[in-house]
Amino acid sequence: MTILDMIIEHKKAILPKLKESKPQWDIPLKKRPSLYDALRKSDTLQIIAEMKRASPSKGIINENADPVKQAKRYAQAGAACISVLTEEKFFKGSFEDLASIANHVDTPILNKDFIIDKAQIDYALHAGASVILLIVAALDDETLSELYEYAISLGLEVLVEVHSEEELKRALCLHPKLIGVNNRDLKTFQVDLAQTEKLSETINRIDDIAFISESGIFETVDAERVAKAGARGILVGESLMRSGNVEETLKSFQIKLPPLRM
Ligand SMILES: O=C(O)c1ccccc1NCC(=O)[C@H](O)[C@H](O)COP(=O)(O)O
Repeated sequence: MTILDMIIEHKKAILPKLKESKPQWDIPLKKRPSLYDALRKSDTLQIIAEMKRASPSKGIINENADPVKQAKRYAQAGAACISVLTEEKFFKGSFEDLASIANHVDTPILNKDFIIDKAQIDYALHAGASVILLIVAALDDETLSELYEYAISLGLEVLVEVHSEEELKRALCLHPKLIGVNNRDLKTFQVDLAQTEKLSETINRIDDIAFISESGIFETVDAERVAKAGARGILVGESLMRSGNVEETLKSFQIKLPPLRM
């Protein structure tokens, strides 16, 4: 059983309780800037900066970080989007983190979670997210398409995450605007930026996609490498959560990009 299987099993187990309890926040879907537009229009690599207390691969990263202070630091340093992990058991995140960040920051907000049901999308929306994540490896084609269409119908943007050519092929059937290549192998936890390079060959052939490289970005050379492969944005958690100088770390990833064909 992979860690993804374990997380999904847990999600299925807690889903009935989630459906019963209904979201306790009602943060209206603010007219936040579009993540897609930021990625397509900017001439620098865009940073999706993540609020990440812990992870299955690294254990505790920064358990006591104040989510609002962290998100404000990210936004002030020029992050294009704040990613908030809301998974509780393995990542020590929460919808409270998401809602409090949404109340204090005006950037696009990505709800990073393991979504398998529409009820979780309702929670994301009520807690203030403007972007949700759908992980192709966690969903069959029918559910993937259903959840994608549901989120779009609510006015949310959707980041579709892939780990392999086969998943990319399935993702492209949705005609998504945002594709994320996750560099982390979910079985071994190894991160390999070659994953971004490999899948970029297919992604770069599609004109109107915005492509994000996710996980394992620690140094300027990492950002340069994925930018060279065509990524317009990077999703960064651990290195920012451990940084003693968030502004400096974030700025070290802001690589100049070639303009896109529009
Ligand atoms: O981070 C993990 O250990 C992990 C394990 C299993 C599934 C997902 C996992 N992480 C979620 C993410 O995608 C990352 O939080 C995100 O890309 C940032 O990665 P990093 O910069 O390496 O913290």
